[in-house]
Amino acid sequence: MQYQNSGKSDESILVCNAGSGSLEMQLWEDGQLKDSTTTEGEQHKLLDDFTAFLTHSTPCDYILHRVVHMGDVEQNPLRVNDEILALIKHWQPLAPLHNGIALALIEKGKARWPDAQQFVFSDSALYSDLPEHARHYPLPGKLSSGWPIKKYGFHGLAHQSQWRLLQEQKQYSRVITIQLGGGSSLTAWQDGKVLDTTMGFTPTDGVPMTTRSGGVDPNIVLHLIEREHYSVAQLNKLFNHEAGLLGLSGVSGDYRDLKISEEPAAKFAIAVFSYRLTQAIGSLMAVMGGVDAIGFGGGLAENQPALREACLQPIAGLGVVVSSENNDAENELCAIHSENSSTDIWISPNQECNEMHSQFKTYKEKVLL
Ligand SMILES: Nc1ncnc2c1ncn2[C@@H]1O[C@H](COP(=O)(O)OP(=O)(O)O)[C@@H](O)[C@H]1O
Ligand SMILES: CC(=O)OP(=O)(O)O
Ligand SMILES: [Mg+2]
Repeated sequence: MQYQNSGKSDESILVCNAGSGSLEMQLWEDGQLKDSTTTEGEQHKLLDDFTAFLTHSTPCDYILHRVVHMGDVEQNPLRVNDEILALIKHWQPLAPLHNGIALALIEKGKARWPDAQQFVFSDSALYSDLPEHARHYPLPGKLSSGWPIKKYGFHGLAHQSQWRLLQEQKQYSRVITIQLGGGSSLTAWQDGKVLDTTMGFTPTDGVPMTTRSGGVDPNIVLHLIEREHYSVAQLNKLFNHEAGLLGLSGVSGDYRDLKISEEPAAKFAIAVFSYRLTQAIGSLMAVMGGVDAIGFGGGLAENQPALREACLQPIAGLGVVVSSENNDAENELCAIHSENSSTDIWISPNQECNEMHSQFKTYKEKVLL
């Protein structure tokens, strides 16, 4: 992978989206997308790929980063300064798979291109006005003053980009956007406002993921501490790195491996994942009293038709009917519902980098110019 800016330009922007298992980079020059690439792997590999990019590219004017956890942020973007760096570090323990790599990218960017202006986009800003009844856990208040315990929600840029794509097709009122990649989450939208989302205080809550558990009974944690003598580090490893598809299958957290595995536990892991997705879709439908459109985005949701079909099949009786024929499409924006479905169903590819670029353009016109 090698990039080269095409020499002099009035304005060049590098957009970086570090996920738990992938790094997406886009290079924009004078409003045109010049280059786009995604690499997958462990975080040290993603960092090496970023360093290779910086080494081979001429300096950009702006670098934009997605940051998963910064607590309460209402507006994107935020200009990187010492206070913002401290905020990302402060929330790092609650996004152990994400904030560290975002900090490393910011530091590498600054070291290589000291004159570039860097900005961050909170993955939670979309959820800053969640309804209060959806935001709060049934717990007493003021349990952790430095890190208020409530639902922050994540994948905001991914869900926002999917929602925009769907709106461009038709003005839907009740929408569920589904993001399935390294992390997985679902968001309910009514008339452009988010009503609820499955991730919570951290990106480990909600549905199961590649290596994250999703929501579990809190007494499991107490039990593991009391009777099995787990330490904090062991619990972190268990719930963030060893659970989800990996924990259930004992084979891999990567859906592609599970699909071709002969192990019964691999099929079981897929069945549990699909079941939990159905449950989550059903609960968000209940929140809105139905759903007019469902969108599937993210590397996993966009590329695995059988999973899309499996998680929707149990709710066909609620009017959500997939067309097996249309559903075979991969990776592109397209409708996959059948003629008799009362809900439209789409593959709505996640475009987090485009979302950041477009929000930055608006910000720049309003604030920087
Ligand atoms: N063909 C595929 N089948 C299943 N999963 C895939 C496929 N391609 C990519 N993925 C998964 O999707 C992820 C990339 O999608 P993305 O939505 O960017 O998620 P993330 O940012 O969490 O890595 C990869 O890390 C991998 O886990
Ligand atoms: C928030 C989150 O889980 O992000 P990703 O899917 O990119 O790991
Ligand atoms: Mg990603």
